[in-house]
Amino acid sequence: MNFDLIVRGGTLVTQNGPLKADLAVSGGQIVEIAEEISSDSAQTLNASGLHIFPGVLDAHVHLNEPGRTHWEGFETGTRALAAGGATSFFDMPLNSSPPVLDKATFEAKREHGEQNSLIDFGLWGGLTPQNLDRMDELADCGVIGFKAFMSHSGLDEFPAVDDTALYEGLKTAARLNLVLATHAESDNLTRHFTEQARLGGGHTARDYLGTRPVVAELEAVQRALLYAGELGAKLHLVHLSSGAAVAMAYEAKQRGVDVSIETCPHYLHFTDEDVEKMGALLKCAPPLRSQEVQRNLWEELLAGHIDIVGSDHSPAPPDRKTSENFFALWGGISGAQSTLNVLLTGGHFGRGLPLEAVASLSALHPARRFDIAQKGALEVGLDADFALVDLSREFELTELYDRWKQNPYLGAKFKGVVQATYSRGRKVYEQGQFDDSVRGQLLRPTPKN
Ligand SMILES: NC(=O)N[C@H]1NC(=O)NC1=O
Ligand SMILES: [Zn+2]
Repeated sequence: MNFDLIVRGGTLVTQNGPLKADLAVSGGQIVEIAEEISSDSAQTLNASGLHIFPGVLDAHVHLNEPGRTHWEGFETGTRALAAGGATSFFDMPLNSSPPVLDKATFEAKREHGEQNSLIDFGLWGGLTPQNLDRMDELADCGVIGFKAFMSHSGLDEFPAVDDTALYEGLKTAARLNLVLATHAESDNLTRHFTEQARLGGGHTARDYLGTRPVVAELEAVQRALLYAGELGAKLHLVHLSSGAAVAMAYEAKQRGVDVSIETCPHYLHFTDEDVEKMGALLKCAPPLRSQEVQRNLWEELLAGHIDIVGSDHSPAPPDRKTSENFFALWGGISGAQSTLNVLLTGGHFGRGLPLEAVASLSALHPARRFDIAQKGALEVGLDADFALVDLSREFELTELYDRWKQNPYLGAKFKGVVQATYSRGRKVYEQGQFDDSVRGQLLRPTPKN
């Protein structure tokens, strides 16, 4: 048989564990996996000593193009993703301007993605109290699902859903057989604590952390689970920051609620003490937590109760990250490049997380939850999306490819170097170099029912 490429002598990270095998690519797909594949004609890639991971599918990225490309756009954002081993991602409906709330704004962003994205991408549609009647239209466009905020989003043009909009949105999402993702923090509680802090002259990082306690997350998670259970809707809880919230959602899942659970690398890697030391770089919502809460979060992850780790990459220009008043800073962390690093270093090497779990959290689970049938694993018939990783090497992260230099992972020490990334059989990244002639394509969910 004629192949385009044979990856020879590496260790594949499969769902059944590491497998020493060759992998053959033809027409952008994986066409054979076997102990030894021979062909005189194919280009071969010597992967001996390397692990081959399924390309990361980052389900939670804010690239902000069009309209706020100077915050972060497809070109720079997808370079960072590819350098971190990602071969596809889902872009959030904000912080582009305008946000993706109907067909016209979906098509505008899709055009930008097709022109500027190095890797394949899906687009989330936004849900606010004002566009409930656009959900059918967005579903026809091919959105990955809908994203709603239960508390202030940071941008006035993307208002939070109240109880009725959340309920109606979940009802419509269920009819459309699409997932509704929620940023779950109580608007009432976070507003109340923020107002109290303001009246008391609060302006420090510690003051900010106090306005978004774990109970605000728990209250919103509980409400979203209740509605989703009642309506038989598919709920996706993005960026859960506490072990307690994960435990609450996992318990509901055991009872039959159709819920998927995401956390982010920053909740696993940094704590509230780091926020006090590093400041603006680590402002996010929900905020970073205490060591104890983080320990619980890792326990939930190691127990298999978390489905997905997504970066929630959400950068802003330096002027939005500079202020004496911590409350005035943009909330969002630059992490597109570091998901696999955190899972490998903190998870695999630090806590014994099996490599196949790393692959599930970063690739398989997002692909299956959002019905991207051609992605997520190293299997014959799927897209040839993979990252070559040297697990024996430790390094200090100094080269970052996202839009701005303000990145909390700068200088972090990790184990496991992403050497190269292949998207549909094409090399998009290798050791600091990108192939800018490659462009990604739009991914749409293809439900099986
Ligand atoms: N709008 C936006 O990017 N929000 C994200 N940033 C953050 O810290 N939490 C979010 O939900
Ligand atoms: Zn959020």
